[in-house]
Amino acid sequence: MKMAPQYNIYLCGSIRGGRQDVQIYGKIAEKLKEYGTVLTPFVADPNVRDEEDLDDRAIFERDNGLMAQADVLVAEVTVPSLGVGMELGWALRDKRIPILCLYRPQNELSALVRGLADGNTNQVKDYKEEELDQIIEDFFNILAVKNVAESGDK
Ligand SMILES: O=c1[nH]c(=O)n([C@H]2C[C@H](O)[C@@H](COP(=O)(O)O)O2)cc1CO
Repeated sequence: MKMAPQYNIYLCGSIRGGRQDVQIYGKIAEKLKEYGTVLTPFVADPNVRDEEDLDDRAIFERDNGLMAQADVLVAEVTVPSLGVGMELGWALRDKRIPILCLYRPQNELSALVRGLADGNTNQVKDYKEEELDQIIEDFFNILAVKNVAESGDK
């Protein structure tokens, strides 16, 4: 039997932007573990309010290093966060990996985030909490189909 691909997944969520959604980041992280390794588990850790044991340069370098290993990025973007915005830029322009942004509609999402959806493997999904699992499953199914298609071309 063919094994489902296992991905290195870079999960993004607000830290200094506010930790009010940390429980949801936890639910997302749990679901993502079905598809591989979450490179940034601290994002979903309710005990982490700020990584006070690391200075900002160390966090920046560590996260850049993790991004270099990432196959896919999943960002919860409901709580606005400059750091998450940076990470989206790295993934989009430097690393060029598939991106799934998850947003629970409240105010208006930034056009630069909403607009990264390309009708292909970069997606921005408005969701309610009960839809989370299905949206994540659909996203990884699309990636799996693409991987099959790409290996079929070789
Ligand atoms: O302590 C940290 N550790 C860390 O890895 N980050 C990264 C991961 C998160 O996806 C993102 C959150 O950025 P912000 O703190 O601006 O909300 O930045 C951000 C901080 C704090 O800025």
